[in-house]
Amino acid sequence: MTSPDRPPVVDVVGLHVRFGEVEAVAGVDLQGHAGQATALLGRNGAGKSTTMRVLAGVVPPTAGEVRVAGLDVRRHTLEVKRLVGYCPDVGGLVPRATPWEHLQLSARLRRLDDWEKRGRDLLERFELGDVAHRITAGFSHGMGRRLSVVLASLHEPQVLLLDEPFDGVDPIGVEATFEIIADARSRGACVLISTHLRELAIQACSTVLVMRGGSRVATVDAGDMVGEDGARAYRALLD
Ligand SMILES: Nc1ncnc2c1ncn2[C@@H]1O[C@H](COP(=O)(O)OP(=O)(O)OP(=O)(O)O)[C@@H](O)[C@H]1O
Repeated sequence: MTSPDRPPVVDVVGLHVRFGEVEAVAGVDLQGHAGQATALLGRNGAGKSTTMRVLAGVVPPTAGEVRVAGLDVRRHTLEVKRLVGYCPDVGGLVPRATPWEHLQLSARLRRLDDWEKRGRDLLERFELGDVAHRITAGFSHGMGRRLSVVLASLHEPQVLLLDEPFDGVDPIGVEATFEIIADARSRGACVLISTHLRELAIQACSTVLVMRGGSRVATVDAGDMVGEDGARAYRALLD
């Protein structure tokens, strides 16, 4: 359901992000369309998470134009935060709150009615139903990742941003995440996934954007990254 004729849902032109002396993102262009999933790949420190944080309205761009669903992230930061579904690479969970309380908070922030059935279904899909009322402080890393994906997708966002969603997640959680991505694409959402797991990225995505040193070094079809040839092609882009 990719619609290249329509304006991109995510439109990033010349993005720079600087933290003091560090230029985390150094001129990235990126377009994401409705129904399309794009993987961000690259070595540690390449700028993937920073790019995702800008799209989520969490980190302001230092320079460049960033539009999410037509909204300028600088001017409409709060609207962008409400609109996107964002699974951060780390953090984001309140240790003393239960999964159900996290869902309640997310629903309240977005003024959702009628979210409870979907919330329960999502927890069941990610096998978190039994711990729905247990505080997250004692959760394993993978349980926290799965809950973060549930929270990102509760409101069926137009833009779904998943940063390392598969990290430490078991096969059932990976399958559930694939389903979330497929559902999002079929209802016309734009999905971006940052990961180190190339094989999973190419199963879930149609396009791969490879970053190095804060810049985009290539945008390729996911099919070109498959198998040993794909691994070699990817490896060649990293140095
Ligand atoms: N808040 C911050 N303050 C200072 N430097 C930062 C901050 N956030 C990111 N950086 C730096 O920006 C660069 C890009 O980091 P980023 O987390 O975006 O990379 P990444 O590609 O997601 O890496 P990884 O794969 O390890 O998660 C790194 O050099 C990092 O140290």
